Amino acid sequence: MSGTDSPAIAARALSKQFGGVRALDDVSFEVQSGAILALLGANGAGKSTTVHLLLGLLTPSSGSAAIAGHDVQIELAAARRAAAYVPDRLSLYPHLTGLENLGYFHRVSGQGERTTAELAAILAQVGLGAAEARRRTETYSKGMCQKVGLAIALAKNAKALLLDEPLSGLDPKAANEFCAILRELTRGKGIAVLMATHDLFRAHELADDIGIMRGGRLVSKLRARDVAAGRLEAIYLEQMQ
Ligand SMILES: Nc1ncnc2c1ncn2[C@@H]1O[C@H](COP(=O)(O)OP(=O)(O)OP(=O)(O)O)[C@@H](O)[C@H]1O
Repeated sequence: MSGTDSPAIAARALSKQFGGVRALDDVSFEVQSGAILALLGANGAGKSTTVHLLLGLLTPSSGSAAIAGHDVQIELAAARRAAAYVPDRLSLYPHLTGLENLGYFHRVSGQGERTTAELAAILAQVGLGAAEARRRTETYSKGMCQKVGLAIALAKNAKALLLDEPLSGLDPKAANEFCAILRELTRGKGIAVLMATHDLFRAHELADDIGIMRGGRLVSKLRARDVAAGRLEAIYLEQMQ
């Protein structure tokens, strides 16, 4: 199934068993185009497993995952074309420039040709100007590498962006800048975002919806705007009891 009314990201009764470990247990959610869902939870709660199932890197034990209406098990290539992934630490080629890395990753994504000028314009959109784009990425900060990850998503016209701890290790200014770009990608370009994070403050500030996971289950779903500033931590800690 695919269609314009399908959610950009969907998990339906998704479960994953690793031997005796129930890493994910009957998790369901949807993220519509232009929306951001932040997944919170302690270490081992199942956030990365959720992301990996949505990317088709793992096979569900039961349930299904879909990107832009494409079931990840049935239409893996189409689902992957519509998705982009920014992990905690993006592996770029250190001896290549930001522009060359973007060119390389765009080519291997198989999503059509882009001129150097187009790629440079995409890097500028994520805050990497002409001089930075022409520097080798071995000289980049972590925040700059993460921006290249967003540029890769933009270049391929991703419908869904999956991020696993993208803010870890970023200083507050870099995290703030990264979140501002993410907001622009969602509101301005209609990309749906699923972000696994431990950063409650940014989750509340950035996301439309917040999911709290514990022991592989999605134990709470909240509308960020319904949660008063400063209350999220208390709600989170209650769920961890
Ligand atoms: N490949 C695997 N083999 C066996 N167990 C796994 C595997 N991957 C994850 N697990 C287990 O599944 C559970 C969920 O792990 P997951 O990495 O999804 O949690 P997480 O919420 O992303 O944690 P963190 O915040 O530390 O990244 C944990 O108990 C973990 O040990």
